[in-house]
Amino acid sequence: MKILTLYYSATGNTEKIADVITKKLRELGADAERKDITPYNTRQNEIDLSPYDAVIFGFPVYSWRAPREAREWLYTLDGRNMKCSMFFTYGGFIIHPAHYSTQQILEKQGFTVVSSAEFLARHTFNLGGWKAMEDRPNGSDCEVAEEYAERTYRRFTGEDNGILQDLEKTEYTEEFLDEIEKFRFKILTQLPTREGAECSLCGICEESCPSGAMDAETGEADPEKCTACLACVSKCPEDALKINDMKGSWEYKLNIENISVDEMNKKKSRIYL
Ligand SMILES: Cc1cc2nc3c(=O)[nH]c(=O)nc-3n(C[C@H](O)[C@H](O)[C@H](O)COP(=O)(O)O)c2cc1C
Repeated sequence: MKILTLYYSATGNTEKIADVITKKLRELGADAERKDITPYNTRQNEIDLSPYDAVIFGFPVYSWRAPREAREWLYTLDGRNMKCSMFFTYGGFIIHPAHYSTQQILEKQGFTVVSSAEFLARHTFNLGGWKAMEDRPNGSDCEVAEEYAERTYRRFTGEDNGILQDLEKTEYTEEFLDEIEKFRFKILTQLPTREGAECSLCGICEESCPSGAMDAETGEADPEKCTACLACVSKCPEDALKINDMKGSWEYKLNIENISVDEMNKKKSRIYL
């Protein structure tokens, strides 16, 4: 059975889980491949899914959903009744709308979604001073990823005939979630900057930018396109790009999400079948 894992990962967490899943699928006897669809250019040409029997999609959660560019790209795919699964990495806050909203898109595109999973992972904004899920994904998260790969594989092969059922339906509309996305960007993050830093103009920031926002020459991101995924900040080999200091918004974020650090740390990665 040929399985393709397509993943989007600006700072490496989702990629780490995609690696564990791919390795496990191969151990189970699948012909498993993975493809990184994070850089802007990888999503400009249509991806031919016809050689594959099933697909797994892996995304980080951005403002309660899959990243905007990833959602837009999903709408370009033709599912042809193919079986698929999805998984998410997230920094410990609200997650359930991500599963629900992505399932809706995948079904609309003609996929049959057989399972889903969520994995705790270091929050991207720790790069700006937050303290969410610093050491995740850890060994137990990776064990859940292996179990997810195994159970999903059984659904792909038909040994288990089930499809995804135990998802919580979100009460949030897509319009409301669009507002959350804009709100987050206005209050928490500014644009990455390399002001005052040495830079050899290697171009990695521009190549790795998922939204085509970054200009390596000027070191500036287009405010209309930048989603503050921080791929440029985390991939810069010279540590020349920085995000604004976000330490001040950490307590504020815990307050608006009505959660304590202890409660966050107790969360576990989980599988939905
Ligand atoms: C713009 C943005 C928005 C985010 N929104 C959320 C969120 O709503 N809830 C959450 O728990 N984590 C959120 N995160 C954290 C990421 O989901 C988490 O760090 C993820 O593992 C990053 O994956 P990656 O390393 O593969 O890019 C957000 C990160 C970014 C950059």
